[in-house]
Parts: sequence; C-alpha cells; structure tokens
Amino acid sequence: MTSTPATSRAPEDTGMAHLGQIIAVASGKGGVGKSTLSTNLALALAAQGAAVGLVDADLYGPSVPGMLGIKTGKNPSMSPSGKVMPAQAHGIKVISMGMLTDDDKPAVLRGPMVSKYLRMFILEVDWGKLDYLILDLPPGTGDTQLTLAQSFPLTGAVIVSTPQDVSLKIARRGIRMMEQVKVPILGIVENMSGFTCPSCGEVTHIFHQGGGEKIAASLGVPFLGAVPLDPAIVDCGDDGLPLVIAHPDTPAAQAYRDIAATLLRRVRAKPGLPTPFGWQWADDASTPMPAPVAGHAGGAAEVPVAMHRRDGRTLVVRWQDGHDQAIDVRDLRLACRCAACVDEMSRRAVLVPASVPLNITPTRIWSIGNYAIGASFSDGHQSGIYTFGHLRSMKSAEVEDV
Ligand SMILES: Nc1ncnc2c1ncn2[C@@H]1O[C@H](COP(=O)(O)OP(=O)(O)OP(=O)(O)O)[C@@H](O)[C@H]1O
Repeated sequence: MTSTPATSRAPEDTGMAHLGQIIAVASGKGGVGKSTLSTNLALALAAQGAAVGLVDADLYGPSVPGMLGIKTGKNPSMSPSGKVMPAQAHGIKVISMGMLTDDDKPAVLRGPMVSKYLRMFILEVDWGKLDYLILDLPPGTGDTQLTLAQSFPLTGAVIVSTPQDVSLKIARRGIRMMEQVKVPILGIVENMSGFTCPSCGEVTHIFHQGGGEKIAASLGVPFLGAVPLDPAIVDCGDDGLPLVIAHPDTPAAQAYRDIAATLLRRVRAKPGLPTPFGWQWADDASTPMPAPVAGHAGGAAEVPVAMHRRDGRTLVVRWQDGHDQAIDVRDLRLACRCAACVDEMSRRAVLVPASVPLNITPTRIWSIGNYAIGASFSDGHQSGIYTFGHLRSMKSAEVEDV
C-alpha cells in the first residue's frame, strides 16, 4: 500500500462544505463494536442539537439499518434534484448498502464498484446541511479506507478496539494506515472494556484493563473513553433501537455521550488548513489563508496551517511549526510526481524540464483529503499532486518579505 496515489483526481474536494466535519470510525478487526459506536455516537451528537449524517461504508456487511430499525431491500426515493434521499432514523440521516439490497443478500461488488458506491453515498445523497458526517468503515485497512482517505477531506478517524491484546495490535496497524494517508487520529475508544453487573452495577474486567489507554499513550494519540460490556447493547442492536435511546440511564449510554463530548472538543481544536478549498490562482479567489494563523515551536513540520500567494510566481506555505516556505510556482510544476510526469514503474522522470515554460503559473490549487494539494497549470497540466511531506521537502525560493 502506498501513501501517495499514482494519479491525481479531479478537484472534487470543493462543494463539500455542506457535509460538515467528516469523521471515520475504524478498526483493524471485525466485530469490535464499530457500527454500534457509530450509531450511538451519531445519536449522541444529534442529541446535542447537531445535524448528523451516518454513512454505513461497510458495503459487504451493512449492519447499520438493522441497528436503527431502517427497512431494507427497498430502493430509496430520489429528490427533485436527482439525489438519493437518505433514510431518517431518530433524528439522523442514514445511507447504507442494506437499503439497496436485502439483509440476507450480501452485495457482490468488484473493487472499482466499491469506490463508486462510496462516492455516491457521500456526494450524491441529499444530506442537506450537516454538522457531522460519520462514516462507519468496514474492518481492516483495505480499499474502502484508502478511497475515503484519499478522496474526501476527513477531519479524522476514531479507532475502536477491544481490550484483548490481539485486537489492540490490530488497532495499532489501523492507526498506522490512517497516519500514512495523513488522516488525523482523533482518538481510540476501548469497547467491551468491563462487564457492568445489571443488578449491583459493579464493573468486572473480564479482559485486560486499560489497554486502549496504554496504546493511545504509547502512540501519542488521545484516548476518547471506554464503553463497558452490556448485554442490553446486543438486544438494542436486534430491536433497532440503539442504547442511548432505549436505555439512556445505563453506564454504557453515558459512556457513548461522554465519548461524543470529548470528540467534539477534539474536532473543534483541529489543527491545520481549513479544508476543503479550491483556490483560483490568477485572481487569488478563495485563498486558504482565512485569518492570520501562527505556527508554534513544537508544531508539526508537515501540517500546513495557511497558504497564500506572495506574488504571481510564489506560493507561500505556513507550517504548524512556524516555518514559512516560499515555493517558486515553476518549481512546483517541475516537482509534480503524477503518472504523467514520473514513470510509475521505474520512478524515472518523464517530464522534460525544458518543456515547462519559464512563465508558467498555476491556474487552480485545491485540497485533496487532509494530506495533499492538487494543482492545475497554465501549460494545460491538470493532475499535479503534492503530499504535504513532499511539499515540505521542496527547496524554498528566497524567503525575505514572506
Ligand atoms: N459494549 C458492548 N457490549 C455488549 N455487546 C456489544 C458492545 N458493543 C458491541 N456489541 C455487540 O457486538 C456485536 C458486534 O458489534 P458491531 O456490529 O457494532 O461490531 P463491528 O465492529 O461494527 O462489526 P463488523 O466487523 O461486522 O462491522 C453486536 O452484536 C453488538 O451488539
């Protein structure tokens, strides 16, 4: 798996502001309680007054409709503008493959179709104006995760794990994968962390205790909270009425609400460039430099906090560690590593520098997920792609007056 896609994609990051903050719920392993967390989290956020959408991105094994009591096997209706109408359940909007197929008929899809459906679920659904879009990912680190991370400006990922060692090891792999594609880790949730006795309320730790917290500390990511093992959660899943609604007074329901509150604090404090953006270079429209943003010592070297056009030939990137980097726009064009400029197999340059006009300028610069920018240029090149790491490694133009 590579962290840099071979080719750039169209500037689709724009036009997604109505989706609000996009939060993925992921795990390296199945059956750890991801869908249960996604639904309860979405409902807990909605209970705080937020407009929330939930995408069941597990196309092969959708479980969200069952958990929310949504009818399956009936094609959703279309809006007058030709978009798919999401299902409504307990105040949240939901889309799932389960709404298109019967529960007991698993979808059989080839790889490219997975990507097509995911994009449809996000871009062609009539979500209206959302504050949060929660993506319930399938287990593992495969195509779905990569498609979503590389195509959409994810705010970050919540990693779910159970206390067993093997699950925590797998969670660590999931975290690394998200980090490779520059999706920030919003935190770890430890699920089924202890059994709450329904009669006396005492918590017994059946598995190791505190593993999620330890793994979070060792990887330097936040710990969002622990949800106890509660048999009522299984009944709720079967009844189509999630725990935060069916049994709001239980410790597990409280845990879901606390996790939602902690998550909100993390999301609001999100560092980095406000994405998505689509910036017209010529007239400097929609520059991603909304207000003076300061970097700080100890900030990340590869997290941009602002970008602006110093003059027609110089792009300035301000990094979170406080460094201002001025990049000559012809150097930017020459540094392109898309499949048209660098041979994918040999990694040898295909682009002939002499063919790039001295007076070349970008026409447009746009965000790609939370890990790269795309650029088109006045020589007609449309597929420029630059990960933040690549951008930061580029040589700087002289930096006076930055
Ligand atoms: N804290 C909990 N206490 C008791 N049961 C739980 C808890 N969390 C989840 N479960 C149960 O565990 C099972 C798996 O949960 P869920 O479907 O949410 O996992 P998942 O990680 O989304 O699974 P999949 O890999 O199939 O997508 C379900 O039966 C659910 O009701």
